[in-house]
Amino acid sequence: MPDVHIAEVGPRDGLQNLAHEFSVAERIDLINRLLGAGPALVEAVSFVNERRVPRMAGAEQILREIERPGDVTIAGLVLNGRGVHRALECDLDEIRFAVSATDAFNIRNVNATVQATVAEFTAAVAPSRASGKKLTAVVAVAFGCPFAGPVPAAAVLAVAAQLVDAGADELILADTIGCAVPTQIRSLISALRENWPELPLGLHLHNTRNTGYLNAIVGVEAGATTLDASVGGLGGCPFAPNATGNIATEDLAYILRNMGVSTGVDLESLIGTSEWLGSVIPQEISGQVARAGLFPEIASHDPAQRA
Ligand SMILES: CC(C)C(=O)C(=O)O
Repeated sequence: MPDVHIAEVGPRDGLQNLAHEFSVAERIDLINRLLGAGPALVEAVSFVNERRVPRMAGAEQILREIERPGDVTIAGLVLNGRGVHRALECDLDEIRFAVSATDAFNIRNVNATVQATVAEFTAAVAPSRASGKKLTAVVAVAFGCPFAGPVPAAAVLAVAAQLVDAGADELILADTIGCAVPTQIRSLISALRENWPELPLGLHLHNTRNTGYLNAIVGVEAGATTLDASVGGLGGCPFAPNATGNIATEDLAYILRNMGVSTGVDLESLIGTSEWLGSVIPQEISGQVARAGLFPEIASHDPAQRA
Protein backbone atom coordinates (compact mmCIF):
# COMPACT_ATOMS: atom_id res chain seq x y z
CA MET A 1 0.00 0.00 0.00
CA PRO A 2 1.66 3.31 -1.02
CA ASP A 3 1.93 6.10 1.57
CA VAL A 4 0.57 8.59 -0.96
CA HIS A 5 -1.73 7.78 -3.87
CA ILE A 6 -0.77 9.71 -6.98
CA ALA A 7 -3.79 10.41 -9.17
CA GLU A 8 -2.74 11.19 -12.73
CA VAL A 9 -5.19 13.75 -14.14
CA GLY A 10 -3.27 14.72 -17.30
CA PRO A 11 -5.63 12.99 -19.77
CA ARG A 12 -8.55 14.97 -18.30
CA ASP A 13 -7.27 18.25 -16.87
CA GLY A 14 -4.13 18.40 -19.00
CA LEU A 15 -5.46 18.53 -22.52
CA GLN A 16 -8.21 21.14 -22.49
CA ASN A 17 -6.12 24.26 -23.07
CA LEU A 18 -3.30 23.04 -25.33
CA ALA A 19 -2.42 24.39 -28.75
CA HIS A 20 -2.24 20.77 -29.97
CA GLU A 21 -5.65 19.13 -30.15
CA PHE A 22 -5.32 15.48 -29.13
CA SER A 23 -7.31 12.99 -31.18
CA VAL A 24 -9.14 10.20 -29.37
CA ALA A 25 -6.42 7.78 -30.57
CA GLU A 26 -3.68 10.03 -29.12
CA ARG A 27 -5.57 10.29 -25.83
CA ILE A 28 -5.78 6.50 -25.64
CA ASP A 29 -2.04 6.29 -26.35
CA LEU A 30 -1.32 8.83 -23.60
CA ILE A 31 -3.51 6.99 -21.09
CA ASN A 32 -1.88 3.64 -21.88
CA ARG A 33 1.57 5.15 -21.37
CA LEU A 34 0.48 6.62 -18.03
CA LEU A 35 -1.13 3.39 -16.89
CA GLY A 36 2.23 1.72 -17.51
CA ALA A 37 3.84 4.00 -14.89
CA GLY A 38 1.58 2.52 -12.20
CA PRO A 39 -0.04 5.52 -10.49
CA ALA A 40 -2.80 4.69 -8.01
CA LEU A 41 -5.39 6.26 -10.33
CA VAL A 42 -5.72 7.71 -13.80
CA GLU A 43 -8.49 10.24 -14.37
CA ALA A 44 -8.93 9.20 -17.96
CA VAL A 45 -12.00 11.12 -19.12
CA SER A 46 -14.65 13.63 -18.21
CA PHE A 47 -18.34 13.28 -18.98
CA VAL A 48 -18.98 16.88 -19.93
CA ASN A 49 -21.04 18.48 -22.64
CA GLU A 50 -19.04 17.67 -25.78
CA ARG A 51 -20.26 20.83 -27.50
CA ARG A 52 -18.87 22.99 -24.67
CA VAL A 53 -15.64 21.03 -24.26
CA PRO A 54 -15.04 19.27 -27.60
CA ARG A 55 -11.56 18.14 -26.51
CA MET A 56 -13.14 15.83 -23.97
CA ALA A 57 -15.44 14.14 -26.50
CA GLY A 58 -15.34 10.36 -26.82
CA ALA A 59 -15.19 9.33 -23.14
CA GLU A 60 -17.10 6.09 -23.75
CA GLN A 61 -14.86 5.04 -26.65
CA ILE A 62 -11.72 5.77 -24.65
CA LEU A 63 -12.89 3.68 -21.69
CA ARG A 64 -13.67 0.80 -24.05
CA GLU A 65 -10.31 0.91 -25.80
CA ILE A 66 -7.65 1.61 -23.15
CA GLU A 67 -5.53 -1.30 -21.93
CA ARG A 68 -6.49 -1.56 -18.28
CA PRO A 69 -4.01 -3.12 -15.89
CA GLY A 70 -5.93 -4.52 -12.91
CA ASP A 71 -4.21 -2.46 -10.23
CA VAL A 72 -4.75 1.12 -11.44
CA THR A 73 -8.07 2.78 -10.61
CA ILE A 74 -9.73 4.27 -13.67
CA ALA A 75 -11.72 7.41 -12.91
CA GLY A 76 -13.93 9.81 -14.82
CA LEU A 77 -14.88 13.36 -13.85
CA VAL A 78 -18.52 14.47 -13.80
CA LEU A 79 -20.06 17.87 -13.13
CA ASN A 80 -23.73 16.98 -12.92
CA GLY A 81 -26.34 14.22 -12.93
CA ARG A 82 -26.13 13.79 -16.73
CA GLY A 83 -22.45 13.02 -16.36
CA VAL A 84 -23.22 10.51 -13.62
CA HIS A 85 -25.69 8.66 -15.87
CA ARG A 86 -23.04 8.38 -18.59
CA ALA A 87 -20.34 7.29 -16.14
CA LEU A 88 -22.55 4.60 -14.61
CA GLU A 89 -22.87 2.97 -18.04
CA CYS A 90 -19.09 2.70 -18.42
CA ASP A 91 -16.39 0.34 -17.25
CA LEU A 92 -14.68 2.54 -14.68
CA ASP A 93 -13.89 2.25 -10.97
CA GLU A 94 -14.39 5.74 -9.63
CA ILE A 95 -16.62 8.70 -10.37
CA ARG A 96 -15.14 12.04 -9.33
CA PHE A 97 -17.91 14.60 -8.96
CA ALA A 98 -16.78 18.25 -8.89
CA VAL A 99 -18.83 20.82 -6.98
CA SER A 100 -17.55 24.39 -6.72
CA ALA A 101 -17.32 26.19 -3.39
CA THR A 102 -18.81 29.37 -4.88
CA ASP A 103 -21.99 30.03 -6.82
CA ALA A 104 -20.07 32.40 -9.10
CA PHE A 105 -17.81 29.61 -10.37
CA ASN A 106 -20.41 26.85 -10.33
CA ILE A 107 -22.84 28.91 -12.39
CA ARG A 108 -20.19 29.69 -15.03
CA ASN A 109 -18.97 26.10 -15.04
CA VAL A 110 -22.26 24.18 -15.05
CA ASN A 111 -25.01 26.79 -15.01
CA ALA A 112 -26.27 25.70 -11.59
CA THR A 113 -25.97 26.97 -8.01
CA VAL A 114 -23.78 25.13 -5.54
CA GLN A 115 -26.87 23.82 -3.75
CA ALA A 116 -28.39 22.49 -6.98
CA THR A 117 -25.14 20.62 -7.73
CA VAL A 118 -24.94 19.29 -4.15
CA ALA A 119 -28.44 17.87 -4.69
CA GLU A 120 -27.25 16.17 -7.91
CA PHE A 121 -24.27 14.76 -6.03
CA THR A 122 -26.58 13.43 -3.32
CA ALA A 123 -28.75 11.73 -5.94
CA ALA A 124 -25.62 10.07 -7.38
CA VAL A 125 -24.69 8.28 -4.15
CA ALA A 126 -27.14 5.35 -4.26
CA PRO A 127 -26.67 4.43 -7.94
CA SER A 128 -22.89 4.68 -7.62
CA ARG A 129 -22.94 2.32 -4.64
CA ALA A 130 -25.31 -0.04 -6.41
CA SER A 131 -22.94 -0.22 -9.38
CA GLY A 132 -19.89 -0.77 -7.14
CA LYS A 133 -18.23 2.49 -8.19
CA LYS A 134 -16.45 4.72 -5.71
CA LEU A 135 -17.89 8.25 -5.57
CA THR A 136 -15.38 10.97 -4.76
CA ALA A 137 -16.38 14.58 -4.16
CA VAL A 138 -14.05 17.29 -5.47
CA VAL A 139 -14.59 20.81 -4.14
CA ALA A 140 -13.37 23.19 -6.86
CA VAL A 141 -12.14 26.74 -6.15
CA ALA A 142 -11.68 25.69 -2.52
CA PHE A 143 -8.99 28.31 -1.85
CA GLY A 144 -9.87 31.12 -4.21
CA CYS A 145 -12.32 31.86 -7.01
CA PRO A 146 -11.53 33.88 -10.15
CA PHE A 147 -14.97 35.53 -9.95
CA ALA A 148 -15.75 35.75 -6.19
CA GLY A 149 -12.19 36.23 -4.85
CA PRO A 150 -10.95 34.63 -1.62
CA VAL A 151 -13.14 31.75 -0.44
CA PRO A 152 -13.70 31.58 3.34
CA ALA A 153 -12.67 28.27 4.90
CA ALA A 154 -16.10 28.10 6.57
CA ALA A 155 -17.81 28.05 3.15
CA VAL A 156 -15.61 25.16 2.00
CA LEU A 157 -16.20 23.22 5.21
CA ALA A 158 -19.97 23.74 4.87
CA VAL A 159 -20.04 22.32 1.32
CA ALA A 160 -17.68 19.52 2.37
CA ALA A 161 -19.99 18.59 5.26
CA GLN A 162 -22.95 18.31 2.87
CA LEU A 163 -21.00 16.09 0.47
CA VAL A 164 -19.61 13.86 3.22
CA ASP A 165 -22.98 13.56 4.96
CA ALA A 166 -24.53 12.63 1.61
CA GLY A 167 -22.06 9.72 1.33
CA ALA A 168 -18.84 10.82 -0.43
CA ASP A 169 -16.25 8.04 -0.27
CA GLU A 170 -13.37 10.52 -0.52
CA LEU A 171 -13.06 14.30 -0.47
CA ILE A 172 -10.61 16.27 -2.59
CA LEU A 173 -10.01 20.01 -2.36
CA ALA A 174 -9.05 21.67 -5.64
CA ASP A 175 -6.96 24.81 -5.88
CA THR A 176 -8.39 25.51 -9.32
CA ILE A 177 -6.55 28.79 -9.88
CA GLY A 178 -3.37 27.92 -7.98
CA CYS A 179 -3.64 30.68 -5.41
CA ALA A 180 -3.38 28.70 -2.15
CA VAL A 181 -0.45 28.93 0.24
CA PRO A 182 0.71 26.24 2.67
CA THR A 183 -0.93 27.75 5.77
CA GLN A 184 -4.35 27.56 4.07
CA ILE A 185 -3.72 24.00 2.95
CA ARG A 186 -2.61 22.95 6.41
CA SER A 187 -5.56 24.54 8.19
CA LEU A 188 -8.25 23.22 5.81
CA ILE A 189 -6.88 19.69 5.55
CA SER A 190 -6.38 19.59 9.34
CA ALA A 191 -9.95 20.76 9.91
CA LEU A 192 -11.31 18.09 7.57
CA ARG A 193 -9.13 15.45 9.21
CA GLU A 194 -10.41 16.50 12.64
CA ASN A 195 -14.06 16.43 11.53
CA TRP A 196 -13.78 13.10 9.66
CA PRO A 197 -10.78 11.14 11.00
CA GLU A 198 -11.42 8.13 8.74
CA LEU A 199 -12.33 9.90 5.50
CA PRO A 200 -9.71 9.70 2.73
CA LEU A 201 -8.65 13.23 1.77
CA GLY A 202 -6.90 14.55 -1.30
CA LEU A 203 -5.64 17.68 -3.02
CA HIS A 204 -5.86 18.77 -6.66
CA LEU A 205 -3.25 21.49 -7.06
CA HIS A 206 -2.42 23.87 -9.87
CA ASN A 207 1.01 25.45 -9.92
CA THR A 208 -0.09 28.82 -11.30
CA ARG A 209 1.85 30.78 -8.67
CA ASN A 210 4.54 28.18 -7.99
CA THR A 211 3.00 27.14 -4.67
CA GLY A 212 1.81 23.72 -5.79
CA TYR A 213 4.62 21.43 -4.65
CA LEU A 214 4.99 23.08 -1.25
CA ASN A 215 1.22 22.83 -0.84
CA ALA A 216 1.31 19.15 -1.73
CA ILE A 217 3.91 18.33 0.91
CA VAL A 218 2.19 20.37 3.60
CA GLY A 219 -1.09 18.69 2.62
CA VAL A 220 0.40 15.22 3.07
CA GLU A 221 1.83 16.23 6.45
CA ALA A 222 -1.66 17.40 7.46
CA GLY A 223 -3.34 14.16 6.40
CA ALA A 224 -4.03 14.16 2.65
CA THR A 225 -3.35 10.76 1.11
CA THR A 226 -4.27 11.42 -2.54
CA LEU A 227 -2.44 13.98 -4.65
CA ASP A 228 -3.63 14.82 -8.15
CA ALA A 229 -0.96 15.76 -10.67
CA SER A 230 -0.61 15.88 -14.41
CA VAL A 231 2.29 14.52 -16.44
CA GLY A 232 4.55 17.32 -17.63
CA GLY A 233 2.50 19.81 -15.57
CA LEU A 234 -0.02 20.18 -18.38
CA GLY A 235 -3.40 21.64 -17.86
CA GLY A 236 -5.82 24.30 -16.80
CA CYS A 237 -9.58 24.63 -16.63
CA PRO A 238 -11.02 26.30 -19.75
CA PHE A 239 -13.50 28.20 -17.52
CA ALA A 240 -10.87 29.64 -15.14
CA PRO A 241 -9.17 32.69 -16.70
CA ASN A 242 -5.34 32.42 -16.80
CA ALA A 243 -5.47 28.92 -15.35
CA THR A 244 -2.22 27.05 -15.81
CA GLY A 245 -1.20 23.47 -15.29
CA ASN A 246 -1.35 21.08 -12.41
CA ILE A 247 1.77 20.16 -10.51
CA ALA A 248 3.82 17.83 -12.72
CA THR A 249 3.44 14.16 -11.78
CA GLU A 250 7.09 13.32 -12.36
CA ASP A 251 8.31 16.27 -10.23
CA LEU A 252 5.90 15.35 -7.43
CA ALA A 253 6.91 11.69 -7.61
CA TYR A 254 10.58 12.68 -7.50
CA ILE A 255 10.07 14.79 -4.34
CA LEU A 256 8.09 12.06 -2.61
CA ARG A 257 10.49 9.29 -3.61
CA ASN A 258 13.53 11.23 -2.37
CA MET A 259 11.68 12.03 0.88
CA GLY A 260 11.22 8.31 1.42
CA VAL A 261 7.44 8.43 0.80
CA SER A 262 6.23 5.51 -1.30
CA THR A 263 3.88 6.12 -4.22
CA GLY A 264 4.29 2.96 -6.28
CA VAL A 265 4.95 5.07 -9.38
CA ASP A 266 7.66 4.16 -11.91
CA LEU A 267 9.44 7.48 -12.21
CA GLU A 268 11.53 6.54 -15.26
CA SER A 269 8.39 5.57 -17.12
CA LEU A 270 6.70 8.87 -16.22
CA ILE A 271 9.73 10.81 -17.42
CA GLY A 272 9.56 8.86 -20.69
CA THR A 273 5.93 9.93 -21.11
CA SER A 274 6.76 13.54 -20.28
CA GLU A 275 9.53 13.49 -22.93
CA TRP A 276 7.15 11.93 -25.45
CA LEU A 277 4.61 14.68 -24.70
CA GLY A 278 7.32 17.26 -25.31
CA SER A 279 7.71 15.84 -28.82
CA VAL A 280 3.94 15.98 -29.49
CA ILE A 281 2.94 19.42 -28.20
CA PRO A 282 4.44 22.73 -29.29
CA GLN A 283 4.62 24.39 -25.87
CA GLU A 284 7.30 23.81 -23.29
CA ILE A 285 6.70 21.17 -20.64
CA SER A 286 6.67 22.89 -17.24
CA GLY A 287 7.85 19.85 -15.26
CA GLN A 288 11.55 20.18 -14.41
CA VAL A 289 12.65 16.66 -13.55
CA ALA A 290 12.38 15.29 -17.09
CA ARG A 291 14.71 18.08 -18.22
CA ALA A 292 17.15 17.98 -15.31
CA GLY A 293 17.26 14.20 -14.84
CA LEU A 294 16.94 12.10 -11.72
CA PHE A 295 19.25 12.35 -8.74
CA PRO A 296 19.82 9.26 -6.59
CA GLU A 297 17.70 8.70 -3.51
CA ILE A 298 19.53 9.35 -0.28
CA ALA A 299 20.22 6.14 1.58
CA SER A 300 18.48 7.15 4.81
CA HIS A 301 16.23 9.89 6.11
CA ASP A 302 17.44 9.39 9.66
CA PRO A 303 20.08 12.11 10.41
CA ALA A 304 21.90 9.73 12.78
CA GLN A 305 22.31 7.18 9.97
CA ARG A 306 23.56 9.81 7.54
CA ALA A 307 26.31 11.20 9.79
C1 LIG B 1 -12.87 20.31 -12.12
C2 LIG B 1 -11.85 20.38 -11.08
C3 LIG B 1 -11.62 19.08 -10.42
C4 LIG B 1 -10.56 20.91 -11.58
O1 LIG B 1 -9.97 20.38 -12.49
C5 LIG B 1 -10.03 22.06 -10.89
O2 LIG B 1 -10.70 22.59 -10.02
O3 LIG B 1 -8.90 22.43 -11.20
